[in-house]
Amino acid sequence: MTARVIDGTAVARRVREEVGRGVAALVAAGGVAPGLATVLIGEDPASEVYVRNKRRLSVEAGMQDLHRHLPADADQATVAALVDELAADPAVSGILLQLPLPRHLDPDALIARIPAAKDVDGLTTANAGLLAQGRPGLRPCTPAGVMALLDEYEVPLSGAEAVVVGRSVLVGKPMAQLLLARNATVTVCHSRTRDLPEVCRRADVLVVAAGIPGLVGDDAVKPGATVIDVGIHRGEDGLRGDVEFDAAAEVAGAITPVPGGVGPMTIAMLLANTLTAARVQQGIGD
Ligand SMILES: Nc1nc(=O)c2c([nH]1)NC[C@@H]1CN(c3ccc(C(=O)N[C@@H](CCC(=O)O)C(=O)O)cc3)C=[N+]21
Repeated sequence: MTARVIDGTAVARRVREEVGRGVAALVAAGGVAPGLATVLIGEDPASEVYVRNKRRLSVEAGMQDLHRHLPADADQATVAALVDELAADPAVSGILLQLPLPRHLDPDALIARIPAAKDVDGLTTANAGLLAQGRPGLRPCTPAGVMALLDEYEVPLSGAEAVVVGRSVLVGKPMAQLLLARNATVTVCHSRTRDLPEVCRRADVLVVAAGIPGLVGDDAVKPGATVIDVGIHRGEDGLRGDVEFDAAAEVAGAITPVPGGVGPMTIAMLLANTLTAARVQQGIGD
């Protein structure tokens, strides 16, 4: 292997430690420890693991764990009432509605009830609009985590060719906007893109968030490129991403592994957003 392996686990730990110091400083300045309300509906095993990790790491950073759980058959009005209760509760700095929701629930209508100031996932229309306009706001955690990794590894962005594979509201679209804000030349690819490997080979920075295991192979990587794999898939032989890691690592200059790449950064940025939200709500520091 020739590529440098980007250590998301280590960077995430440093970010969480910094958040922990920020929490302590907020409390020392007369503020209240940030409260994170993770909301889990039902018993999806993967979601349970993610939520458990978010809760554990928020407590480690000195935050209050204000987790709420509703049964899988909770109806739209019940979940809406819970979101409204958390929205009104001053102890709640951030609300994270774990996705995906059971199929009978409408996620957009529920996300719309989260006040922008408590939207630590950066998913509300207000925060998406602020990002699109290049104004300050809470940013979606996964793309924010990718930007933190690129900065930590000093990957040049200004004038660079960046290709984003995937156009989801959660990752692809905000990812493209964050790269654009840093003056990259951004191309967004998706399922209808003609000759995907050819477009990807233009990239100095290739971010793959398509949700298709092994979609991107070495034929899609320019020699020396930085490859960021946002995919996460549970197979018989463990976790894998959207990128054929072994093959791509022979061509790339730097690459994120799965696990240990973007995933831990998502949680670290959630904690950073929760601290930011608490500071703004309490009017203490920045
Ligand atoms: N409202 C909402 N916000 C989210 O941010 C959100 C969500 N819903 N639903 C599901 C996805 C997925 N997600 C991950 C978080 C951490 C890891 C993570 O820590 N991954 C570890 C491995 C963990 C493991 O072993 O499963 C790693 O890649 O090294 C992965 C994925 C957040 N999501």
